[in-house]
Amino acid sequence: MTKRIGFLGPRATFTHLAVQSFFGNEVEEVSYSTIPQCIDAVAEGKIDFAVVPTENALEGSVNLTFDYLIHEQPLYIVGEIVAPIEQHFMVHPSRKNDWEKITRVYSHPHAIAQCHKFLHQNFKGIPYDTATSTGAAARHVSQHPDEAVAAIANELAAKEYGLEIVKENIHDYHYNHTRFAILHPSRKLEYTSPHLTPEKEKTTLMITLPADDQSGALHQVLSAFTWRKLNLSKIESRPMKTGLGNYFFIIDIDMQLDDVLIPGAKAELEALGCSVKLLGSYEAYSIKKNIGNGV
Ligand SMILES: O=C(O)C(=O)C[C@]1(C(=O)O)C=C[C@@H](O)C=C1
Repeated sequence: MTKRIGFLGPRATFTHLAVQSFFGNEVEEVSYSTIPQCIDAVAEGKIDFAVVPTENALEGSVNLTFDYLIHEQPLYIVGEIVAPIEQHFMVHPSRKNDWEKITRVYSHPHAIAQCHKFLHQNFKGIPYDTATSTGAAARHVSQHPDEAVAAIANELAAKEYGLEIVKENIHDYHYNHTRFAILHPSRKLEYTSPHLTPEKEKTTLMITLPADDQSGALHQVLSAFTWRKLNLSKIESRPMKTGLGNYFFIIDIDMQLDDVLIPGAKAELEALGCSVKLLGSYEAYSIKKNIGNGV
């Protein structure tokens, strides 16, 4: 049966392009206008997998994704896609000759943040308005030809919504990549990408330190991984939303969940009073060519 894949839409967002690169044409694409709507849909069984952004190399984590997964809708990460990101500045075709006179810029907050230097140098003082995605920003600009507005989005969004790219590659740093998570209520991704081959294996854990704030607790957590030679590729703290100073940690380990080392580290941490939750053990894929200019 054709798989239904939900993503942060509308069409031609970077998330949509990650879906097309990973799943190809043999799936049904279902677009959602927010990350929580997309996550709810897979939790409720309306779609088979949800694909949402989790982290950008220039801007850091997409907090909404982790917060919603941790606090509202527990699901597993069953796969990861890393994609290069190129941001372009686009306007309605009727404004292509006086695009420097635009008075407002729309985009996803991450995309705006990735292009701060460009915006500061070229459009100092004008408002930057956030949209739910780069695709939504491009669609807004195409639907409001009477407004002097521009969008920051990818090349496919310019094609999809009939906009003119007037400045290419406006992201501030050359290395601009975003990580996307494939989410599902059960632990395994029963799907093989027709286009991509896995690059590495990863396990993501959520760790909460003991309530009685012991000195050196984080050091003890890290040493449970170190002496087992478990390589951590990410450690990040997020507020538990239960009080100031209460944080949990999200840790990425560079290997699949095994029978010995990761369960051993988990048992050691639990003996120290930590709580340890598996967020997923999965294969990580990487898209080599720039997405956003057709896949
Ligand atoms: O707005 C989009 O196109 C998205 O897919 C979201 C998103 C993000 O959340 O970071 C994804 C990739 C880019 O970094 C910019 C925006």
